[in-house]
Amino acid sequence: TGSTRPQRLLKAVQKNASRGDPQSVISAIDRFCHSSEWAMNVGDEKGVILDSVVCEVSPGCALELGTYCGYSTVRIGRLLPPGAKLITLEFNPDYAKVARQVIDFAGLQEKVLLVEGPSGDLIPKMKEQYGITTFDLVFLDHWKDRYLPDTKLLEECGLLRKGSILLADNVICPGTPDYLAYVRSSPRYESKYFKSHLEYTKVEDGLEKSIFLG
Ligand SMILES: Cc1ncccc1-c1cc(O)c2nc[nH]c(=O)c2c1
Ligand SMILES: [Mg+2]
Repeated sequence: TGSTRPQRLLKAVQKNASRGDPQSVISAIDRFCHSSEWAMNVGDEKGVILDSVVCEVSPGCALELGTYCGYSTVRIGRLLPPGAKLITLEFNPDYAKVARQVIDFAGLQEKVLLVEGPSGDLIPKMKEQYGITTFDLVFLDHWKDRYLPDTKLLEECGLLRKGSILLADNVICPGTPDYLAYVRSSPRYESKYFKSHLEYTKVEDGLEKSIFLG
């Protein structure tokens, strides 16, 4: 039986990147996706916007919803301040298996905790199981129909504080209309759209950055 796309992406990292060098892992994945096979990583164009938000927030504690192969996990992890932690949730065990190896190859395993399972079940366990008080930054990049329910869950579980930042991928393509309407109309959020393109394509997409006002 053949390999999967995540497995081929991992092989490209192992072949073309340098162990312990997160930037080389990012570049190897982008090269693979530009010249070999498209894959649903946030990519280099939206990735630069993600980087700027991570640097601005400089989160002590961050959450990523949707790990996939770990590309954005590495982008975020490489920019975390010393002692900061990133928890990343992935539902698909095959993706998680590849992502663990990508994260380890980048040398970020001390900063990143990958948890397998459905975000809707794991979010309510964050405080008791992982000792989280609140998240300074949440990157939403899992499944468009889970953005809104998981945001409401984060609110209800007291996992957001005044000033917590939500950054959401794919708000145009594939699109998350209910989530956008919510964060743009709710008095509890100040929201801003960063226009960009679907990873590795010319199709419009963008990131929505929303500040929780408490
Ligand atoms: C897969 C796909 N096909 C065509 C257009 C967009 C996508 C696409 C792109 C992404 O960045 C995604 N991120 C997280 N989760 C997704 O499901 C997802 C899907
Ligand atoms: Mg995405």
